[in-house]
Amino acid sequence: MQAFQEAVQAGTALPLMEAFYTIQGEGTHSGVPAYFIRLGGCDVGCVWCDVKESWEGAKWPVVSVDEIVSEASKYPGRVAVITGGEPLMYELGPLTVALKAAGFKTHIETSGAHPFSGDFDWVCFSPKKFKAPHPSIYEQADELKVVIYHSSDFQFAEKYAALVSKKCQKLLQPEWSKQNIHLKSIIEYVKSNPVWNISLQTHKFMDIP
Ligand SMILES: C[S@@+](CC[C@H](N)C(=O)[O-])C[C@H]1O[C@@H](n2cnc3c(N)ncnc32)[C@H](O)[C@@H]1O
Ligand SMILES: Nc1nc2[nH]cc(C(=O)O)c2c(=O)[nH]1
Ligand code: SF4
Ligand SMILES: [Mg+2]
Repeated sequence: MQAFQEAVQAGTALPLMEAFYTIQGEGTHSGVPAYFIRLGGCDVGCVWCDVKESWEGAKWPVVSVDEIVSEASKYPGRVAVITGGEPLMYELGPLTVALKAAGFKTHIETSGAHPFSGDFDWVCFSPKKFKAPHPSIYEQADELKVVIYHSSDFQFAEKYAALVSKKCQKLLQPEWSKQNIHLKSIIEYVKSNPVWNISLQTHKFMDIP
C-alpha cells in the first residue's frame, strides 16, 4: 500500500480508470485518432460532468507508467490524450516523458484546478465554476474550451480568454444535455465574436467512446 502511494506521488504509477483508442471528438484536434488515458479522481464536482464515475480516485487500479505506455504502443496512432477525472491531481512528468520517448505527441484535457505538471504538446484548458483554476495553467493553455450550460457562461468564458495567451485557441462547447437550448446562442455569439470557435462533442454523435 505504502509503495503504491509513493509511486503515485512520484507519478511512476497512476490510478487508471480506462484507456482506449478512439477519435478525438472535441476541440482543435477533433477527428484525430488518439489513445485516451483516463486517470481516476476528481475534486471539481461539475454538476453536468459526463464521467462522474471517475471522481473517486481510490476506486481505480494503480497502473505503472511502463504498463500504460506499453498498452498505448499497441495501436498505430501516436497522439495520447491524458484525461480523467482531473489528471492534474497527479504528477504527470514520468507519464508524459515515457509517452514522448515512445514517439507520442502528448495532449491533456484539464480543468486546470491543480498545479501544472508534465511535458505536453497540447494543453486543452476547460475552466470550471465549481473550483477555480490554479494560475500555473494560463501560460500552458493552447486551447481554452468553455462548456456552455447557462447563459452566464459566455461572460465566464471571456474572463478566462483575458487570462490565457493571445495564441490560445478559444472554443465554446455546448453542455451535452443543454445543446438544444444553447446551440443557437452559441452560433450567434461566435458569428459576432469570431475569436471564438465552436467545439461539439462529435464522438457522441458518432456513438464511439
Ligand atoms: C470529462 S472532462 C475530463 C478532463 C478535466 N477534468 C476537464 O474537465 O477538463 C473532459 C472534457 O469534457 C468536458 N465535458 C464534461 N462533461 C461535459 C458535458 N456534459 N457536456 C459537454 N462537455 C463536457 C469537460 O469540460 C472537458 O473539456
Ligand atoms: N472521443 C472522445 N473524445 C474526447 N475528447 C475529450 C474527451 C474526454 O473525456 O476528455 C473525450 C472522450 O471521452 N472521447
Ligand atoms: S473537472 Fe472534468 S472530470 Fe471533474 S467534474 Fe468537471 S468535467 Fe468532470
Ligand atoms: Mg469525454
